[in-house]
Amino acid sequence: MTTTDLDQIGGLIRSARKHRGLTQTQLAEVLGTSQSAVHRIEAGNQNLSLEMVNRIAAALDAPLISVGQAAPQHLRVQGGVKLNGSIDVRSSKNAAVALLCASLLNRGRTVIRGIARIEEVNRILEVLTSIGVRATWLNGGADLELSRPDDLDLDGMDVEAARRTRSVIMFLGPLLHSYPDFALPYAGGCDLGARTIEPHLQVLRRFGLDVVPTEGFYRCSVDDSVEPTRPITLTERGDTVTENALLAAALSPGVTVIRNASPNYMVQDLCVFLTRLGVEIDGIGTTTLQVHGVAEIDVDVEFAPSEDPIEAMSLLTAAIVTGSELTIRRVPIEFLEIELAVLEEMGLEFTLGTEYVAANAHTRLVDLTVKPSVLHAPIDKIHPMPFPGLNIDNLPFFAVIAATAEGKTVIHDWVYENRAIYLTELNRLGARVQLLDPHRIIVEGPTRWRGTQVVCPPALRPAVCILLGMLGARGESVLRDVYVINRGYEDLAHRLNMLGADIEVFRD
Ligand SMILES: CC(=O)N[C@H]1[C@@H](OP(=O)(O)OP(=O)(O)OC[C@H]2O[C@@H](n3ccc(=O)[nH]c3=O)[C@H](O)[C@@H]2O)O[C@H](CO)[C@@H](O)[C@@H]1O
Ligand SMILES: C=C(OP(=O)(O)O)C(=O)O
Repeated sequence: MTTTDLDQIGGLIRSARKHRGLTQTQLAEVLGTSQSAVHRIEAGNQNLSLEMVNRIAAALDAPLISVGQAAPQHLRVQGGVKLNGSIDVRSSKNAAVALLCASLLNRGRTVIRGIARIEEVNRILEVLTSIGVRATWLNGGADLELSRPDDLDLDGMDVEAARRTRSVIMFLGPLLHSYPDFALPYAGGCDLGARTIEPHLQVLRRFGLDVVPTEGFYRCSVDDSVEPTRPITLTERGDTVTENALLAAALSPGVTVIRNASPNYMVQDLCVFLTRLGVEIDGIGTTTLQVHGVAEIDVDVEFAPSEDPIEAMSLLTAAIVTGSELTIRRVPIEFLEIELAVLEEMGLEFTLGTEYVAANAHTRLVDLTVKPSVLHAPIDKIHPMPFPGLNIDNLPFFAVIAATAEGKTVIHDWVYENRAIYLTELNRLGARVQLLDPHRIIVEGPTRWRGTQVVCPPALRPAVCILLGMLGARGESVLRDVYVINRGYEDLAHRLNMLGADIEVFRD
């Protein structure tokens, strides 16, 4: 094993041990070794046999490495159990993927502190390392160091990994400054129906990028004499399209004005990161961004992306569906205000602590305590809007919440073609969700949740909603093939178990 492998495995062992709530000494006892040996293993300073890795994996009940394709992971939930205590919100998937792509702009060393350890990050990392980026886990796997070579090996790209994530389209912005011709595989990700990349191409055309879709690949060519000469107005206020525009503008000397920009959380994180790279940006958090591009970025930078509002919403829903009092710490409140206002109207009782600042020195955080409450359906339909509106990724959780509330709630997802449809799977757990059309559901509550077996739908948030329904259902449920959940949540089952849930992770 290489030093990097040892370092990575050490990091995985450390985080799995912490998630089990074990000290190094306790783990050492189970393994029949010393605390100092566990310390060396976690620091990546100890050679490990496969036999030892397997023993540690068994002791921690965590698959640490897998050879070949790992068998699908499933969850067995004993539901109807109240949760209690407090839990920290982890950093977001969506900022993580933007920052990973943004690291390509930097010739210096990029350290991303506290990056979410999720499958989506793993896929982008596989793509980055396949093209020559050096990635090293630091501090027991908590932080990630990236450094790119001068020349990327684009032909060596791990196409299979690239196709499993949509975020790879954010390579376009960084790459167009270095390569006159390149190819990128078609973007994948959750199956939420057709998701256009046309707005990305409209923006990047202004930087000289021409894209021809061919069999499975976007063939890209760049005319480097083309720079935006007037403000760029996005036709959609999308998150990743705004990020692609920022990534292209960062290395485009002069001022690029982006109008109808998304001011959403991941975009704000990316903006703050770019300013740390020396790219001045006016208007962060607004819909007009002015980017003062630079000719070259060569900075050793450290950055900690902020906490995930969607994870905060998921945990809040876990408290509601189990009727529990739960404190959710480190909630990025700017991105949950409308959700909380709607929930307050539905009768949710909660308290908010004093605000403090996230490690990115920008995002406002609070600790939120959710109290057991009797909820009723809201009078008006619930629908998402680009930020500052109710977040589209938080909308599915309202189906679970509406199912616990008295009365009928209309939920209107105008954004995605398929996502509302998957929410009808909640009916298998006893909910009454009726599909009015592909974009609208009506949910009638309250629900007597009952345990059952469900295969995860191919969409992250609906899959988590089903898991949350299972937490509320008395008896045993099984959720099969949870890759899609692991795509966006770090060790969710074990973290819920720390709050008193009873979820077993297993493979066939
Ligand atoms: C990695 C990442 O950050 N992913 C997020 C990002 O994806 P991403 O930015 O890729 O989202 P898309 O560009 O696919 O937009 C989502 C859908 O909304 C539509 N649309 C969007 C904006 C708009 O003003 N009008 C409009 O119609 C798009 O056509 C598309 O159908 O934003 C989505 C919408 O917030 C979130 O669900 C994703 O979690
Ligand atoms: C739709 C989502 O993400 P992605 O853009 O990664 O598919 C999501 O996070 O729910």
